[in-house]
Amino acid sequence: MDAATLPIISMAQLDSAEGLAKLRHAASEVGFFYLVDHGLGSDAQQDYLALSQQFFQLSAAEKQQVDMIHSPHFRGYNAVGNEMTAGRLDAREQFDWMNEERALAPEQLRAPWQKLIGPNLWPDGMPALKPALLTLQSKLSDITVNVLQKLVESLGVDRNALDATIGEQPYTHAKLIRYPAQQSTQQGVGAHKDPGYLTLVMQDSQSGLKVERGNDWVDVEPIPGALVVNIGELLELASNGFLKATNHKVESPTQGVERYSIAFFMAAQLSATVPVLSLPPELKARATGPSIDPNNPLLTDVGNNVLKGRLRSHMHVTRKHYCDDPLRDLLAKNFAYMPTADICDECRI
Ligand SMILES: NC(=[NH2+])NCCC[C@H](N)C(=O)O
Ligand SMILES: O=C(O)CCC(=O)C(=O)O
Ligand SMILES: [Fe+2]
Repeated sequence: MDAATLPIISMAQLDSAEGLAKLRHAASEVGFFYLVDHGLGSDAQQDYLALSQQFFQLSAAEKQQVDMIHSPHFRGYNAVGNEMTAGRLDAREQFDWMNEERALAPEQLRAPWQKLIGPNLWPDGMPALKPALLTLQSKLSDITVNVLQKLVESLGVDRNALDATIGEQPYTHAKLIRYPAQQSTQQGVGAHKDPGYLTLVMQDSQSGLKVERGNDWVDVEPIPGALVVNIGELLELASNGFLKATNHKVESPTQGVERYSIAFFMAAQLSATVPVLSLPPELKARATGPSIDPNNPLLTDVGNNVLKGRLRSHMHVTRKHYCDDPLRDLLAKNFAYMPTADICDECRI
């Protein structure tokens, strides 16, 4: 399948019934589409990708200063070898940032997911990074909230039906990502679903992103200026399975080529519980429930669904900052599928 066969949705056409029908089709049949006319121009995207390249060119010491191991909030830099997906190591380095917040004091913590709240780490060696990325985060957040509302409207539901779960500020998480060239095809990032409501991906000109359709993996070829949008687990839950969070993965580039992308994940507030939308009867009949995967339970409590992804991805951070009784209880209750014996040798979590 080539690029033209993944749907292309124009933000400018979402005021019409045809536009909304096209959006609903893309989101329910494919779960992945290109978004154009979204307001973040190609030049601006090139500038952000260039900034990302500049970050990855910092010295190892400058990147270590913001290494994620220092952050109980899963923010900062991970060198290649510090992320797992589907139980295997990914070949990518990345810089993660989320909402800029203050951490709760230890005595205020009521649940392990509250440790996700906290400040980002910013590199001293590149002062321009923080303001640029916080601006990008706010622009992408506006685009994503807009798409979410249009998507909800396209399901025949009040477009504001999920607004209360988002609150003043949605929970947002973003990554600068670099996939270095490998000798042969490797797992850049393994097959997975994204835990939030919606994801936007900005890609450079290298292919590598693939989406599962039936028994095939379809290439999400870069289209200049287009953002890739995909459905996350919280929308699968909210639509009772009418929308599917589609599995996707990235294959590493080979032969001296590298690939850069920026991924932006938007979820509801971590304290929210995702409701099931009241779909009109014709859609309700096609909503046969969210997928059931014992290796990846979908949780309506947003904090735990987001935390699930973080704990399994960056086990060195989990071991250092989460190895305690509250986590042990949570693992036993919700995350029984995790390879828990691997997390901590000392306390046998
Ligand atoms: N925040 C993300 N969406 N990360 C996607 C990568 C997959 C991640 N390593 C996982 O196991 O879930
Ligand atoms: O790098 C990409 O194109 C996609 C990355 C991705 O799927 C993720 O980080 O969740
Ligand atoms: Fe993803």
